[in-house]
Amino acid sequence: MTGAPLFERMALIGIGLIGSSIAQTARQRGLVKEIAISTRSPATLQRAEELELGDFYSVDAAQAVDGADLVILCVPVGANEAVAKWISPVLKAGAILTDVGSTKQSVVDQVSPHVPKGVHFIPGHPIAGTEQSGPDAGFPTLFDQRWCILTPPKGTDQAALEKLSAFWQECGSNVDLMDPKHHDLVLAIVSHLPHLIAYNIVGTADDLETVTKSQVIKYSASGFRDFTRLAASDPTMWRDVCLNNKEAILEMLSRFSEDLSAMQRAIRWGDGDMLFDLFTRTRGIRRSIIEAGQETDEPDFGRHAADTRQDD
Ligand SMILES: NC(=O)C1=CN([C@@H]2O[C@H](COP(=O)(O)OP(=O)(O)OC[C@H]3O[C@@H](n4cnc5c(N)ncnc54)[C@H](O)[C@@H]3O)[C@@H](O)[C@H]2O)C=CC1
Ligand SMILES: O=C(O)C(=O)Cc1ccc(O)cc1
Repeated sequence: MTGAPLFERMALIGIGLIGSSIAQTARQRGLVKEIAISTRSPATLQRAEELELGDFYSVDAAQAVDGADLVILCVPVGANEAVAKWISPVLKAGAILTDVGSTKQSVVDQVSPHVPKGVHFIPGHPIAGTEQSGPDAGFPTLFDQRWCILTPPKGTDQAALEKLSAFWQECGSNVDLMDPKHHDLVLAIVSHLPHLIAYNIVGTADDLETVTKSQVIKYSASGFRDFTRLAASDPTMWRDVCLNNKEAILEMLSRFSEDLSAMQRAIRWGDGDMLFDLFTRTRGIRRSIIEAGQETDEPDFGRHAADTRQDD
């Protein structure tokens, strides 16, 4: 970005993979003048300071938010309501309040009641991430050529929406607007269900009595390895996603179970045509994703291999 910064003071509440990536991107591209960081755990805050992610650090979210014209909640979705309550008294009139949570209707329900008049609340979700967590996991190109979905409530101030969209575009993302419920349905199938399937298949492999753990590790083919990457994702974050997108996830899980039963029946009765037709149809989806430029056909052998997980 060559012009003036879009915001004077950006406050990031939560400084894990996403908060850290936003801080690094905004700093490198000159999107904000000052970055204030708050997170619950003093050890994580100290690490953020060591990494020089911001200009101001506090475990008190209200102190970080004071005077900010852009506030981004980067905490697990189950923590949004408590944080919103905490910062509500110091949110400045005219400020933009947004989030990055993987679920959206729950954020609307839990945060909106605490947003003071004159503050522009526009929920958001960058569709970009990895299985890593903590401030060390962040990197400044995470949002390049990705989508960021914003779910502006009815009557959202157009100038605020344009400013937040410009911020995400400068972070490298394409911005789409969506209704929060629809967002939750779409993400349930393209993101939440794949993670649950991964947690389940890796759990099943771990529970087997006749195949040892060392055999699972030794002979894991790349398909199983891909599942282990997803199943290594942050437990707090994914617990919160499950609890906060319950309806859509249960709907997708029940459709998934029905389809799995049909596949089970086809295998039992030797219905090769059914299996062949299904596998042909699904191969087409992969081709469409590659044609849309969202994926390469190259195998991804652990692009983010270093485990930088950080507990707090
Ligand atoms: N990990 C991913 O790939 C993606 C995650 N998201 C969403 O972004 C949000 C953050 O995820 P990550 O950065 O991956 O998580 P993370 O686990 O790396 O970081 C979470 C941060 O929130 C802080 N935190 C937790 N509870 C808090 C509380 N009550 N008050 C203040 N700080 C608190 C933690 O100390 C940590 O700094 C989540 O809502 C997640 O759904 C969105 C897109 C991708
Ligand atoms: O690591 C992966 O493959 C992901 O799918 C990352 C991810 C996780 C959660 C989101 O809400 C968005 C992206």
